[in-house]
Amino acid sequence: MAGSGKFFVGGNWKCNGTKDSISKLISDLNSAKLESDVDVVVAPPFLYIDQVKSSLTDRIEISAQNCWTGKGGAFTGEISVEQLKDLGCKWVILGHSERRHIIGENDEFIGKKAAYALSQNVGVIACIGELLEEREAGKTFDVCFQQLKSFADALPSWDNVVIAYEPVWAIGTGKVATPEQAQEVHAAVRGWLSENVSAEVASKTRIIYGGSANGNNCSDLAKKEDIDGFLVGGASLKGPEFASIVNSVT
Ligand SMILES: O=C(COP(=O)(O)O)NO
Repeated sequence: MAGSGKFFVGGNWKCNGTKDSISKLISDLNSAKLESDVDVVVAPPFLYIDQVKSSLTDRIEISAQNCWTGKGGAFTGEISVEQLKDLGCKWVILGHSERRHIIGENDEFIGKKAAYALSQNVGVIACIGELLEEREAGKTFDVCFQQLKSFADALPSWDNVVIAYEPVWAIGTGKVATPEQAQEVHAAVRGWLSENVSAEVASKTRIIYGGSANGNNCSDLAKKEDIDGFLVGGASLKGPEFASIVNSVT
């Protein structure tokens, strides 16, 4: 289980890729030189996890982009944590804003998934973040703290949990948060953990940034004290750029 590195960078491929494009991406990732103190994870679409796992370097772990809330069975269309483990997944992204605001998942449903994944020793990349109108209304902390609380209420432990702060208004828009904007929320998240969970959890939990992170802006973001890595969307589909983001965090 990844979790020993001080930093964490994930590549969220979302609903992108074909067998051929993924084969090229894997080849680029396999030839990349990656800093040792960074835990690196990629999250392919479900259909390509086996292809990726069977040909990607062991230096990079595999995450799912979603999972069912419990054991498998009569749940048409769902994919269980056990099945993801069977394919070598060590992580799962949960609470992503696209599943909250497009698919309609709520805090309780996301929390159930997170609790079950952790109970099966699969790490959770727990996503939080506000909408533009929530930020403009001064509600960024309220929204993020509520999402954090719903994870905290559900989780059996904070071991193997990475928090991804992804302001929704920055995802896929090219409008990356400034380092100061991101640091402000990351510090508030760490403060919330310290006050509501424990000082130890606040200190050891990696808090990573997502939302139009790329090879040009990652270094300035990574310099901030409470930014421990990235959850990268579009730029993770380009192997060399994703590698440069990984190497920017140390
Ligand atoms: O959703 C994201 C970020 O996507 P982009 O980097 O494309 O903004 N990460 O999970």
